[in-house]
Amino acid sequence: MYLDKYSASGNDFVIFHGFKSADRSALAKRLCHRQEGIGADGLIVLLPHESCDFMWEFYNSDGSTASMCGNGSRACAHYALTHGLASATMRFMTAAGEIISRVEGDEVESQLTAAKELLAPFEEAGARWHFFDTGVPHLVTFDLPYEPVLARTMREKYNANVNFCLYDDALHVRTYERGVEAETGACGTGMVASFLSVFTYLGGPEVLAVFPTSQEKLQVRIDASGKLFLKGAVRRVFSVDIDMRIKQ
Ligand SMILES: N[C@@H](CCC[C@H](N)C(=O)O)C(=O)O
Repeated sequence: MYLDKYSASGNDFVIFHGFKSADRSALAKRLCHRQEGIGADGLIVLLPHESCDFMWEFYNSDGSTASMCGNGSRACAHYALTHGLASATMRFMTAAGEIISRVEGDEVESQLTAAKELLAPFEEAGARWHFFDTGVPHLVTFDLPYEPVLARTMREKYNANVNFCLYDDALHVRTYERGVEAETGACGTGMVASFLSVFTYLGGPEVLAVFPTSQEKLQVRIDASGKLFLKGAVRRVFSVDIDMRIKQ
C-alpha cells in the first residue's frame, strides 16, 4: 500500500488514492496512531468523481469522519498534482461541498465552502464566543488563553472544534480539534472561523496573516463576494510502501 505523509502548517495527514468508497474508519485509527502507526491528525483518501477532478473521504485520527478540513484540502491538492490526478487548479468534492484549490510550488490556496454563523455571539464560562461553520463547526473566543479543560467542555457541549485567539496586527490561533481530541499544530477551518469573527465583529481587514500553534504562517482572505480563501505552504514529509497485513 503506497501512501504519502503530509504536513500542512503543522496539521499532518496520511494520504492515498483508491478506486472505491469504503468505511476506512479502522484503517484511519491504525495509520494515524502516534505510537503504533505512522502518526497523523487525519487520513485522506482520494477517489474518482463524475464531475470534479476527484472526491475525498476524510477521517480524523479517532476514526470519525468530518465533512471538511482546510489544511487537509491544501495537502491533498498538492498530492493530487504530484500524482497526476489533477492539474494545478483543481476542483474536488467533500461532504461540505466543492473545494477549489490552486497549487504553486509548495504554496496551496483553497477556496472553502460558504460559511454559516451557527449562533449569535454569546457569553459562557467568562468569555464571549463566536460560532461559525466553515465546513465544520468552530467556536472562537478572544477572551481567554488556551485552556484544555474548558476546550474539552465546550467541544462536548457544542460538538465543535474550539479556538482560542489573540488578535494584534496578525491573528494567533490555538485550536482544540474534535476527532483528534487535543490541540493540533494548526486547523485551517478554525483559522478561517477565527478570521471571520475578526472580520465580522472586530472590524478586521479583508486579508490577515494567521499564526497557528506551529507558528507556520498562513494567509486568510475574503473577497468582495464573501468567498473565503486559506493559503500557506504544505510539505510532503515522506512517501512509503507499507505492508498492512502485519497486524497484532
Ligand atoms: N484540521 C482540519 C479540520 C478537521 C476536521 C475537524 N477535526 C472536525 O472533526 O470537525 C482543518 O484544517 O480544517
